[in-house]
Amino acid sequence: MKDRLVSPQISEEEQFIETSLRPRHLEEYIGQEKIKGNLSILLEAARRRNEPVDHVLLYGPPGLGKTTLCNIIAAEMGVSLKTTSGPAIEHAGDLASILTALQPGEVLFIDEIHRLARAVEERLYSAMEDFAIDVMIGKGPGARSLRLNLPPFTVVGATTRVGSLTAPLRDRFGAIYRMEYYDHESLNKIVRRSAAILKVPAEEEGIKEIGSRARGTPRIVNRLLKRVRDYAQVRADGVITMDVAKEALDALEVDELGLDQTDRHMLETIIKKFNGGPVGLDTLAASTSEDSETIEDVYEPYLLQLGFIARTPRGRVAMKAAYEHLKLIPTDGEGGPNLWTTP
Ligand SMILES: Nc1ncnc2c1ncn2[C@@H]1O[C@H](COP(=O)(O)OP(=O)(O)OP(=O)(O)O)[C@@H](O)[C@H]1O
Repeated sequence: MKDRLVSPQISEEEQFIETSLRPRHLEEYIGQEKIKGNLSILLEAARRRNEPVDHVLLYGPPGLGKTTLCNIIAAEMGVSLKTTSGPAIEHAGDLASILTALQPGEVLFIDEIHRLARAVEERLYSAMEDFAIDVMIGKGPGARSLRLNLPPFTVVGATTRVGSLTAPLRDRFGAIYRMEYYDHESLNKIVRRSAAILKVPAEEEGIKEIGSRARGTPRIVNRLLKRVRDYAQVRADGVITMDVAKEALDALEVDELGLDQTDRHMLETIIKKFNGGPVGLDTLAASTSEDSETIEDVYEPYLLQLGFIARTPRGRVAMKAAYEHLKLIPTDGEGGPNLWTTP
């Protein structure tokens, strides 16, 4: 999983590169036009009232730019940013120390906010709503609760699973934005921008080839660019042309829709082992040796978006488009084990 192009995990080296490629201001942020439009109004209104921005929840698959957008919110408001994540705040006391250390107007970014412990989440409600937190002083029968006022601040929450958020937590966010996969035009712009920053010579056709195989995801587009750059330097004269990009991406087994071996394996498993489905998530996970959470959060959203699979109450089903892409022909057999043939 770690080496996969879709992997949400990033190495230290990659983190360094990601930081250098990260847009700093809203106008540099490519795509997500609807969110940008709404967000710029939210920011402008807060600036005019001289108040912190309302709490913002960003949701969508990994690598679409949630962290980047959060950094931009802080930068546009001219305030600093503190970053944490749901699983990192283990106890209510941890939350209290984070919140009481916040400066007025500061942005607190909580990644994976759906993984907050229940007790922590409940404390967060009053902090977000009333800018106050109750802390327990002492232990045992003498323990008492003390209400601490907090300076106004902004929580930006990010999640891949908005459905796992409790309603009270969701309701505390004034703005909820759903991140969309990027279209080819936006991805091409990101490749062009990243190639310029990394000083990689790239021809327009080569840029488009990379953009079209990045499964709508900026993090993946940047990863592909780096891999193609290596290939161009070792196997060609360093320039990313269409041929170089094609050869490099073929060598990585990333197909023209951006699917890699694991995606294809998953689709083939549904089709060949389970007659096209429905197959339950856990069974699919066991049959492909993948983790079910990873399938659900990382691989599946793109396959759903392509219309390659569908979720039904009884499990995942492969759709006609998937058969066509894999060059398998669904047959209307008599319910036998092979409901597919190769042309
Ligand atoms: N709109 C954009 N324009 C240009 N580059 C972008 C954009 N969005 C993201 N990127 C690039 O993609 C990389 C990944 O983005 P980011 O870390 O913000 O994703 P994320 O959604 O927070 O991912 P995760 O949920 O896995 O933390 C960043 O380094 C940044 O360079």
